[in-house]
Amino acid sequence: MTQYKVAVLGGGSFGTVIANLAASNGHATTLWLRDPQQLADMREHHENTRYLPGFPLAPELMFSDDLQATVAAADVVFVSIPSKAFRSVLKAARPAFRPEQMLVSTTKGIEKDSFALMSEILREESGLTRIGVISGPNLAKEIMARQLAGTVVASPDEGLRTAVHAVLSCAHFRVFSNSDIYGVELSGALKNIYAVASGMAAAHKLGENTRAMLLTRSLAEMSRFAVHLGANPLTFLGLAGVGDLVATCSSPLSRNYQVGFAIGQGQTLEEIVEELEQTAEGINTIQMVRHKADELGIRMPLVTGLHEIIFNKRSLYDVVLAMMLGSQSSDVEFVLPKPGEA
Ligand SMILES: NC(=O)C1=CN([C@@H]2O[C@H](COP(=O)(O)OP(=O)(O)OC[C@H]3O[C@@H](n4cnc5c(N)ncnc54)[C@H](O)[C@@H]3O)[C@@H](O)[C@H]2O)C=CC1
Ligand SMILES: O=C(CO)COP(=O)(O)O
Repeated sequence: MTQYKVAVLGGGSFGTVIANLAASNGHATTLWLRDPQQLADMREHHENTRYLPGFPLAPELMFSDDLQATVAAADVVFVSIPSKAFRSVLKAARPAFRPEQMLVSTTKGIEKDSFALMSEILREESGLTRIGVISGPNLAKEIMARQLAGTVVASPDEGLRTAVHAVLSCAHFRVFSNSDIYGVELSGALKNIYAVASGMAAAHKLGENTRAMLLTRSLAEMSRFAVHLGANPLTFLGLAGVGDLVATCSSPLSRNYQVGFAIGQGQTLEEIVEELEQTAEGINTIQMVRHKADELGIRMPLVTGLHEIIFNKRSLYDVVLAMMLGSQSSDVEFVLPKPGEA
């Protein structure tokens, strides 16, 4: 099989997972991180003690804090930087890019203010044409523990899809292919919104009927939005759509679910963001999607409701009541258990 030189930008949970898969598969792989202390720690212990403690990394994996040298040496560059810093890292790397290189985003977010997806930023800032994304139900810790998982590589470039398959696939990680880059990328970003809602529902110990209704209405809402913007509706029935939605909305490992859970327990957003040391893209995405949906006239009751609760301090009870009844009135109340009750 072809051997590739691989660079992974971003030493958080997911960058580490991707770099470890590539190195374990025998591809010469360098993980770039900006923090010199973390770099020294990873070189010494061959482990990401900050984000993924207890998981030894492939002995062949290399680490660097030299962005341009890391990028310049690679055939395939994975970018695993949170959306808020994504563009700045690409700008800093720009002088090192070569026309034949392949760039792949792993980031499930939307740029604040511009509404740009990460593949658009890759294209704009690198000037390259071989662009792709990966997305799917890919909770970092489960992949590090070598539990079975799959992802979707999406790109119009067949050679890039083949390369990503060769770099990442192994006995516990299957790579599927899709040419709908927009749909795959958008579903990864949108499902974070509904993971926040699911975390809130879990904090209130809502039942399985409620959970099923929330998940299916989430899928309907996210696909309605994405199809309006040009995505293929079938993408939402696959691993990157409903697959990632189910995983992220069900797992306390998801940072977006954790944020929703903490909101459901009454913590303020400020407290939560201060405590959570990792990235939860969903909060920014709720703001961006609410704005875009209003602009385009797309009905998104869950996004609107979440926005009202998180940013306008409306109560969960009021928002849910309005969703259940619409303009109808009712004398019958529903039961919203207090967080923490059995
Ligand atoms: N953790 C997971 O299970 C998965 C995460 N993702 C996506 O991958 C992206 C990254 O997520 P994680 O690695 O989990 O986040 P993380 O919060 O664990 O790590 C983010 C990393 O980016 C680095 N970083 C932040 N700003 C930077 C800058 N200006 N320059 C250089 N490095 C910078 C941080 O130091 C940190 O190492 C997110 O958009 C997320 O949606 C996708 C699939 C699964
Ligand atoms: O995207 C993920 C799993 O597929 C991880 O979700 P979080 O960013 O909420 O942790």
